[in-house]
Amino acid sequence: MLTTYPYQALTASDFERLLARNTDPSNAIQQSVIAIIDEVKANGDTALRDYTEKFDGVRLENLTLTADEIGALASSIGRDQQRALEIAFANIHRFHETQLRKERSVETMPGVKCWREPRPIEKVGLYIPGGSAVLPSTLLMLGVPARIAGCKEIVVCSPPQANGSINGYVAYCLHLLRINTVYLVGGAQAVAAMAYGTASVPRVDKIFGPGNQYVTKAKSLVQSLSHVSIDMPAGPSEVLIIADGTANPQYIAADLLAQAEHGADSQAVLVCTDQRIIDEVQLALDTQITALPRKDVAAKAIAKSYAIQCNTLDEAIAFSNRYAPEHLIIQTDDWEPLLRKISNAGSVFVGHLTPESVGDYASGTNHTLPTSGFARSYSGVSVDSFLKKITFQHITPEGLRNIGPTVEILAELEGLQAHKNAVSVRLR
Ligand SMILES: NC(=O)c1ccc[n+]([C@@H]2O[C@H](COP(=O)([O-])OP(=O)(O)OC[C@H]3O[C@@H](n4cnc5c(N)ncnc54)[C@H](O)[C@@H]3O)[C@@H](O)[C@H]2O)c1
Ligand SMILES: N[C@H](CO)Cc1c[nH]c[nH+]1
Ligand SMILES: [Zn+2]
Repeated sequence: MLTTYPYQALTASDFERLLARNTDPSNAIQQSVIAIIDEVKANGDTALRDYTEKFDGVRLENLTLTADEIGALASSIGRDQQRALEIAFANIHRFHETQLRKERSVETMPGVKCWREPRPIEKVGLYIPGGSAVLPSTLLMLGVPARIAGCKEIVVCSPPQANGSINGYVAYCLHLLRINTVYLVGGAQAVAAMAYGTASVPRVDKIFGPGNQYVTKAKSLVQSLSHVSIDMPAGPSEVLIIADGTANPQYIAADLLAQAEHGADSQAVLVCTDQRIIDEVQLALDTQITALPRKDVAAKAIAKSYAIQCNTLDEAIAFSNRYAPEHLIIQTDDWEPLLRKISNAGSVFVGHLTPESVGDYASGTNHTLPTSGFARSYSGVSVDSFLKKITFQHITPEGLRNIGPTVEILAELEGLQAHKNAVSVRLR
């Protein structure tokens, strides 16, 4: 059951409470993640084996799978599943390859030429969640743009299943991506291993991928403690649905539950201008949830979720922009005029026939997206996430005559004589 709040009656403290998610107020998650990072730094593979036994319930001697083992697992899956993964791979590839655009060089003054060239990040680490559900789709979402960018070394970490291996679907995605090793490590320990390196797991330059609160906290900590960078905070899934009287309550309930089933810490928010629709969504949720294998998880997430009743769609957009959802779904007949008003969202799904699950798997857009309000400042994963853009410049004699005197004055006003001299010696 979603608690309903009238938008007009929301106070500043209501906003603060409703906009917050996964805050770790007692710092319990941070404390345990710091301990895990320290342990992995100190004891490497031994710590990885111990944590894998503790959290994933399996004692591993070898933390990797060989190319032959991956190949055997990949060929064990059904043809329909292979084809579905191939279609997802192709669509993600098609959408992402358009992001590799060459920029033009600019002559900012005659003889002063500037340009930018992309270079792949050499060593990247991809975290593929596998705690409550194994997500082969995430491997495609990270591996495809990494391949398009041209990253030389792609390290994949994912928690092992109870049998000490990965599932065949993840193996098939590794095969599609031409990646022939996987490290059987999950959680904060996997993030620490990729940040610092162990005997088995190579250290990388940038860590990508979603995960639970432990994984997300570990990513932000290693970013500040080591030389590794991260894609973004991509934590527990969330969705915000904007709807009016034209929406179908069954579709709304299905979309709310699709994100709720990810985990008890997911959030699913409905912002609607029509109280009748909210009431019908509540009934649809009650019916649909009973048929879900993961109904217990979904029920916990729904219990922490809510509905906002607005008078206008402008109010709904205003709330959504403050919430900055990972996923925004707009279920209204007349959605087009609303698009330009959206300022904060990870990925947007418009119209009645656009479930968020299409973006999770196969439409082509990336499903690794900022959560917990970070859509205010971060974009989802793209080919750009795997590239650095290096700037270049070249000055001709004419260019030096044009720009030199300006630089001399600016260097002088900052009191940096050597900067000025570097120009002056060339102008003499
Ligand atoms: N934002 C996005 O783009 C996006 C995309 C896909 C999935 N997700 C989210 O990713 C998350 C996946 O979570 P998950 O748990 O299923 O898998 P996960 O792989 O992120 O986490 C599993 C690991 O968590 C660690 N762990 C579990 N309990 C722990 C504890 N008490 N202390 C320390 N470590 C512990 C274990 O090492 C375990 O291997 C979900 O919340 C899902 O919503 C987000
Ligand atoms: N909804 C998740 C992103 O928050 C992505 C995902 C993977 N599989 C299913 N869904
Ligand atoms: Zn999902």
